[in-house]
Amino acid sequence: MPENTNGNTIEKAGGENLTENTKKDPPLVRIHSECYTGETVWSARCDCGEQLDEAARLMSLPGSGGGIIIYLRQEGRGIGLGEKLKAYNLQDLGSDTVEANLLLRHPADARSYGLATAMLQDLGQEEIRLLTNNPDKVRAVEGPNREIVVKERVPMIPLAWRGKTGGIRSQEVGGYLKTKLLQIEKMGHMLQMGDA
Ligand SMILES: Nc1nc2c(ncn2[C@@H]2O[C@H](COP(=O)(O)OP(=O)(O)OP(=O)(O)O)[C@@H](O)[C@H]2O)c(=O)[nH]1
Repeated sequence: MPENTNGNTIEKAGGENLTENTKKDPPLVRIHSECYTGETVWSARCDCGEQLDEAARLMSLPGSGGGIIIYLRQEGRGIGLGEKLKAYNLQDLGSDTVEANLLLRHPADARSYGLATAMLQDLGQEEIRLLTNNPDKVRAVEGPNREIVVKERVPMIPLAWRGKTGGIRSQEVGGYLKTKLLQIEKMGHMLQMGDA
């Protein structure tokens, strides 16, 4: 995987067809935030590992035209692995993911997406289809002058909600997704059960 000096990476999936496809439709893009626990051991506390795999799968489907995965080193929504583990302890005591961050004196979400905007510009992309449920990500990646235009938001629906096999199923991930689902004003996520 190509890597810049900070460890943030860009992966072009199905690259052979990407150039051809960009002439027709904007490419499918996933901007993924590092999650050591979710990606390496498929921790049952979040669906991050599933999301990364699902993005790659969608981009490799026949006829999909490929896509771009940008992997940002923003572990724990930007607070780092150590602080995320402290947040997990607070969640075990009853806080949700947002409350735990705030109790640790961190913002609910400490990430930024300027680097992703720059990477997409480097790749010559002006219009994209973004695979996400996070409206903040859509706004942020577009940049202050809409350097990148998100022509379409493609929902990222957990496999378990689609009745598919595989995917993360646990009480903890249920709570994690519920925080996104029910606390729109806290997380601003667009995840809806109706998407399933
Ligand atoms: N602080 C904190 N971060 C978490 C927790 N669980 C997962 N993460 C981090 O959350 C990030 C993924 O963010 P999400 O909010 O799940 O998803 P998103 O990227 O905002 O939105 P989507 O594009 O819809 O997936 C990764 O960096 C994970 O390490 C948690 O309980 N607390």
